[in-house]
Amino acid sequence: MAAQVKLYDTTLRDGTQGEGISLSVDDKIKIANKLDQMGVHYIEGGWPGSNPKDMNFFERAKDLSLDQAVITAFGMTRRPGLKAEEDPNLKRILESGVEAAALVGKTWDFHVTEAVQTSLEENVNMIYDSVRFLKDHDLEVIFDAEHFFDGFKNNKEYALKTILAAEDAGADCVALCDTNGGSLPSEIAAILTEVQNKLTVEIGIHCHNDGELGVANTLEAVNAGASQIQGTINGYGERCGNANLVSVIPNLQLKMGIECVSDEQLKQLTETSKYLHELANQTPPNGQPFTGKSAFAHKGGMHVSAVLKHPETYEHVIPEKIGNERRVLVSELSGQSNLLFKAKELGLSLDKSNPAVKETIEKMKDMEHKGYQYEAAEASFELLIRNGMGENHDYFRLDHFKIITHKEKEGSFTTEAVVKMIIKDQTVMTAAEGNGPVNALDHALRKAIGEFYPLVHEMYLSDYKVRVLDEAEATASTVRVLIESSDGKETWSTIGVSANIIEASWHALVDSIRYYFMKQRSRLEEVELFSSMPTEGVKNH
Ligand SMILES: CC(=O)SCCNC(=O)CCNC(=O)[C@H](O)C(C)(C)COP(=O)(O)OP(=O)(O)OC[C@H]1O[C@@H](n2cnc3c(N)ncnc32)[C@H](O)[C@@H]1OP(=O)(O)O
Ligand SMILES: CC(=O)C(=O)O
Repeated sequence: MAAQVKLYDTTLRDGTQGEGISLSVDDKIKIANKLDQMGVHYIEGGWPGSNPKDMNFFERAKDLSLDQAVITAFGMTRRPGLKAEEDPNLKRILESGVEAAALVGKTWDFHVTEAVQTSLEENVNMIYDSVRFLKDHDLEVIFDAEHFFDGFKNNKEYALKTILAAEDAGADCVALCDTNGGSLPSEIAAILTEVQNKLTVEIGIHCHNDGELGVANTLEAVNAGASQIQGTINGYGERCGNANLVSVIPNLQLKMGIECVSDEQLKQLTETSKYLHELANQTPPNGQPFTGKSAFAHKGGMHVSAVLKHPETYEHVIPEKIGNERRVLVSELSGQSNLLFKAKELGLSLDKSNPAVKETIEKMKDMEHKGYQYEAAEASFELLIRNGMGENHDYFRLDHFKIITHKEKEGSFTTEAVVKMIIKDQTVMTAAEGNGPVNALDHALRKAIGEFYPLVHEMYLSDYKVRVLDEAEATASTVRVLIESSDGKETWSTIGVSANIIEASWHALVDSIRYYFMKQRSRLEEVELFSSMPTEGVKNH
């Protein structure tokens, strides 16, 4: 097993070969800085011979002041029949001003004759000449042995000849690539072990993820002696992506005892992963190992009960070590432990002996049976616990509402809502128009409440989602409405369920306002002391 490894990140090159991933030069510069802070040793910035954007990146990268990372340019061996010094791709690498370059070359005889359509001998010369050319210009050279594992399986003698040519030409590292990502860990280990006996230079590994084995194959290669680890953040890359460094790094460090970044840098892993998802405009998968939102989210009651006693009962590593956090979800699969954890998180003093615990769990399970999903609506759940504990957050009550939608022939829709509420023992009636029934209802409700509690105007709806729960019922089906609200500083989620989409929305809206008022209750109390009460009777607006 390699005692020490170097991390070689190719997010900015192979990562951008992933479908849907495109990074601006500004993004690439930001990411390079982030990778350096994370402790990556090499940052492959792109392919200077490919496009002006990558060339521009290398121009701007000259002004980066990185702690340790070496900016590396990518390219391929010279074209058949050309001299290395005449090859435009190789010339671009020199022009990029980098100190290190990765050169990809063919090692699978099938690719030489069928893809590049040249002779086996010329390909070996292409490798030798290209590596030599860059070495003569004092660059550190990594030879990316493309399709090495497939080549080795097809024609071992030839595959070895190609990497020996790279070594003879002075390559500093030969990175064996599982380009098609189809190898098994056992094959990687066996082939790498054999290659180790033939090469004296450093061996690297570059695995793709087509068999979902990118990470496993990389770790197996390290076990067999590879010390330069190529991969990408979040596993972005061609087809199914590359070995995900976000998983490789903690596995190396926390499981295999190979320190590749400092403990402090390891703690930046979750943030780095999210940062990359953000810049690459990707939705972070909740289930992403190590750094995903759900990586340490416990749902089953049995799990939560044990985790509260000893987290390692259901956690393979300590989440804080990689900057992630433990979460407990509440759902119909919860036991009392989930509720107690949540209560503690919310600063509520509740223990198992309190009958509210059992009652709230039963109520919650009953509601989930009706279609509620509290793990996605933590604000509604907090109100449920607090109500269970006897707190009263009924700042307002509904008497009734009416909604009228009007459409004339080809004209546009208009919608009006009328709401009658009881607030502080007063009856108030308001009407409002809106862009659809839920919007009109929201406006009318706020108008009524705002008269008594102006702070309702500080909050707004930031997201609204509807999910049909029983599609078979078609238009009569039950729907679940999830609302996200915000006051510009915090966001919170609430839920409503009904066969009527307006009623479901109403419940979610009301919970959202109640939750905000509950959070702002000290301010509400202050206002109550100093404000004059509205007059008796029904107020119309
Ligand atoms: C395994 C990997 O991921 S390697 C990285 C792959 N990444 C990319 O391809 C992204 C960047 N690529 C590009 O911008 C372009 O493909 C370029 C600029 C490199 C080449 O563009 P073009 O000259 O138009 O060629 P095109 O892309 O159509 O085909 C690739 C050519 O490179 C040749 N080639 C492929 N590998 C090698 C190699 N290792 N050494 C020399 N030539 C090679 C092919 O035979 C083909 O030549 P041909 O046109 O004579 O058949
Ligand atoms: C070099 C490279 O990206 C590969 O062989 O997959």
